Amino acid sequence: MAVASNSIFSTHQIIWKNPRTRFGNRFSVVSSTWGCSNEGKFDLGKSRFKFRSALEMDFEGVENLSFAGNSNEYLGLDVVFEEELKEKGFLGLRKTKLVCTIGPACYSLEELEKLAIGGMNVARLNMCHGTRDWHRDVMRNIKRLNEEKGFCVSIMMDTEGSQINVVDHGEPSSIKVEEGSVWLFTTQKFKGSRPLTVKAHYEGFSEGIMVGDELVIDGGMTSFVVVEKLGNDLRCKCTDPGLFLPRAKLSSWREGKLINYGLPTLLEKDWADIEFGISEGIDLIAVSLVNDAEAINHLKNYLSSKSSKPIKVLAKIESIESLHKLEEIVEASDGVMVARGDLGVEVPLENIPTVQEDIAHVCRQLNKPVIIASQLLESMIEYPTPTRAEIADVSEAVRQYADALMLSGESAIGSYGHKALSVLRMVSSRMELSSREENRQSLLHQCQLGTSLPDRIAEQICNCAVEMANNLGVDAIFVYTKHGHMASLLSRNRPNPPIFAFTDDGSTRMSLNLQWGVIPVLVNLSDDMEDNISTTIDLIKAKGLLEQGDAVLVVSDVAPSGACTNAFQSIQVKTID
Ligand SMILES: Nc1ncnc2c1ncn2[C@@H]1O[C@H](COP(=O)(O)OP(=O)(O)OP(=O)(O)O)[C@@H](O)[C@H]1O
Ligand SMILES: CC(=O)C(=O)O
Repeated sequence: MAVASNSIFSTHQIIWKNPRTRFGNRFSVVSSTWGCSNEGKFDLGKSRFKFRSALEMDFEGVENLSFAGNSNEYLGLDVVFEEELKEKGFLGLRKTKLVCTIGPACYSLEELEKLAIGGMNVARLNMCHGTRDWHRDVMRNIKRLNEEKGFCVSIMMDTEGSQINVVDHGEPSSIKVEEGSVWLFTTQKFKGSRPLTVKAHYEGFSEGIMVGDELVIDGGMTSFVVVEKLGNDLRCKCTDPGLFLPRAKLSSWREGKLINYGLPTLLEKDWADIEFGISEGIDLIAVSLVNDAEAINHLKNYLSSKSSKPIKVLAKIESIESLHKLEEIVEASDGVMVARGDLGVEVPLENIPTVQEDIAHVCRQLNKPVIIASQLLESMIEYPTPTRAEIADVSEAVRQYADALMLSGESAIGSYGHKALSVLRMVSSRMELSSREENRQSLLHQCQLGTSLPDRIAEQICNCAVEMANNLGVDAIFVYTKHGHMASLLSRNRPNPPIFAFTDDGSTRMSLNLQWGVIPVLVNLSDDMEDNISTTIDLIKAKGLLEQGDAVLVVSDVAPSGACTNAFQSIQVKTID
């Protein structure tokens, strides 16, 4: 038995250990790729942004790791987490999760594997693009990699929605729009492009629009005034010259107020896509153009009757209307995506940072994971290094304790998707370290969530467990969970050590992939909690991840048979011998 001492609500033999000492110079891998010395000070003499070598250095051992365990001692631990833990130690482990949009640049098995090795936790498939056959192949390839290579990459489908605001001039690149030039916005379907003509994707795009209304492209790239209505089409004059990008987003305004179309969130095509997603075993659905909680509740009810496995539903916040109903939407959903691309079409750009912070705050208060999406490293679609401003933006999202960061075009169509992922990985690690040193999580104020006594007990146990874990400097937190609730309550407190969430439910494992600082691990759990604790400690120790003298804080809410559930919620501290 690996466990020597065992104390319930005690501080028995806990010794603070510095991972930089314990793991020697391995810990410095995080900072050395950024030109930092072991002490974390900037060494300006060294070259920065060595992304390729960082990728190779960090994960060169992944190929040699194996996933299989025997039936009695099964341990479903993601090989990438395992390698990262070996390299960087418990405290050095990246806590912020990474989402990659899959597109033409990265859909092959080989490219997907590179992204998985690079730290992709969730693959996003945007149903606006590609055919179902294309998406099926990608989904199956991801599942194959998970099964055969021991990765744990969740699959998130992003619904298309009405595409009400998408317009396209048909050229492959941007077009200049001159002041005073007159353009036709049309629903006619034709191949390629016509001079001064823009195709609207949504047939009813001009409904309710009147002469004199303003059309704004991509939140201000260029603007027009409607000068004539021609059936469904609009003739418009440019009032603010600029650029027209392919697949631009349009918003319509009257006297400074946004014109709302009031369309349903999920259309026929979305329901068919969702059906397809269920049949392919997706883990998460990100719902576009959510305007109220009703759409989320409706989908969740539908999924619970149609899908044999639980699928988590995330609301994309991308309209002014969704901001007005933010709390009810967050409450109804299993998580949120701050879809800054579309949000920036309706919300003035200077407001985006505070809106993002507010959404992240509400999500943490209500204990829902939040993804920060769009344009994080936009310049890397074309260039091999990010701009300084992009690094500052990513760092700010990490400082706000976002659960996950998302790549869009950077991975889907960019030439440097893997480097972009590597940048997210390194910036996250760097900023998390600095937040820990500042002890910023002490600034997090959590509201009480539960109303029932059992819920309040679970919440209090998790709050206290994290405080203990931080004060004692334990190496890891272990939690045993069926549906992931206790793991998410622990994550909400943003503890210093990583949270190993042991579950025997495959869907819980995949959904926990989005939660900050949680390493989901699939194991066989029994009714005997002491047995679960000692078995999992032995399994983690056998992987070489725990060693003599390490301390683990154990939180459990799995009841032994016959016991009242609450009677068995506990915090224990174990030291390893
Ligand atoms: N499956 C795909 N097939 C082809 N191109 C894709 C695919 N997925 C993404 N892309 C490309 O990558 C770019 C970025 O993708 P992303 O889905 O993030 O943005 P988007 O099209 O603006 O949609 P949304 O507004 O829903 O984010 C798209 O503009 C598109 O060109
Ligand atoms: C991701 C997305 O849909 C957006 O930013 O608009």
